Amino acid sequence: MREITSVAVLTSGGDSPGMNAAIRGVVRTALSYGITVFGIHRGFTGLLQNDMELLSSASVSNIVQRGGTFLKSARCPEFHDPACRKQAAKILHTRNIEALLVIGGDGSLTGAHLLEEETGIPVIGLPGTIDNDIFGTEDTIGFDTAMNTALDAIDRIRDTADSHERHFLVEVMGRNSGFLATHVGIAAGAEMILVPEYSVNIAEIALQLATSRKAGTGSSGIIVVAEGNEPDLTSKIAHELQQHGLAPHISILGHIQRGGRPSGHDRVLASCLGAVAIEYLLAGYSDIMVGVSNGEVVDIPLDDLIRYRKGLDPELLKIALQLHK
Ligand SMILES: Nc1ncnc2c1ncn2[C@@H]1O[C@H](COP(=O)(O)OP(=O)(O)OP(=O)(O)O)[C@@H](O)[C@H]1O
Ligand SMILES: O=P(O)(O)OC[C@H]1O[C@](O)(CO)[C@@H](O)[C@@H]1O
Ligand SMILES: [Mg+2]
Repeated sequence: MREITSVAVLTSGGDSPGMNAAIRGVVRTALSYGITVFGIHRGFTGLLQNDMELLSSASVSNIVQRGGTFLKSARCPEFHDPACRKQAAKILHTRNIEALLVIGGDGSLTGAHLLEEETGIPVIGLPGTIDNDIFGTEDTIGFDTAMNTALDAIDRIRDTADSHERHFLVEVMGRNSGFLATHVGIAAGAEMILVPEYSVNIAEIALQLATSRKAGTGSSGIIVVAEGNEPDLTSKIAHELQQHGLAPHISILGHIQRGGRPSGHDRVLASCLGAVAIEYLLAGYSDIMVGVSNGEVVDIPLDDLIRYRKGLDPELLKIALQLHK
């Protein structure tokens, strides 16, 4: 068993529901082994500013049910610079912090890996993102909640779309990945799902929608669109559909998908991964992420996570499109 007396934890990248439960899992497990825990504010930004607090068991009371992250989160462009990562390691050494736990998305875990690789500070990652786009884990903290938040909104949109016989383009989050859009689309019974991983022919989509409208089988419909990387993508799609005689309304769900009380699923996932992260650290592991594969907790080398991209299952999209017919 590895001897560790002091660790730090931070949340980074976009916040996700369940991050608080993960911090709680880390803190309470570490304290049970007599390990001191520092909570770093605002992700890598706070680390570079030496901005942290000592956490007690009481510090994480009454947070398991809260969305967001009480440690705050940030995107920190400076952390791309190796000199800044060296500075971060110096700050951790000065405080006698022997390991760092990073809760965040693929970007945050890339930063964590580079920190260990370049400075030798042991790091353990926890997958915290609503995007569910991290290689090696089938689930991420916050994905389930975000999916259900989006679904709640789409079910409401469906009622009014149906009453007024309208088509709606509903934009969900996912700049580079369509996991959220695909799952939300299936669960909402969407007529179409558009994701960044696959390009589509808008003329074909318009024809399909117009044909089913004429046939009396689709006077209204929901098209789920992942936001993608292109500015105003959904407006552009709406404009193209207009050229083909449709008049879709747009609803952009935006940041409501990132907030709110974590679902029971996300609370359990986050609590378990928080606890397991400390267990793995004490067992001598580092430069890994704790994740889930086939329903079991697994460790994934951070190197693999950076090297490989998690692919969207084309079968899932196929099923989605078959089911709405
Ligand atoms: N290649 C990298 N090298 C060093 N640090 C990185 C790298 N990529 C990301 N980071 C650090 O992680 C932070 C968060 O990354 P990013 O904005 O990609 O979000 P994320 O962790 O993937 O979460 P999400 O996608 O859910 O918002 C960045 O602002 C930066 O500080
Ligand atoms: O709130 P920000 O920084 O604009 O980030 C938005 C991005 O973050 C995510 O919500 C993931 O955290 C993506 O789905 C989205 O593209
Ligand atoms: Mg990311």
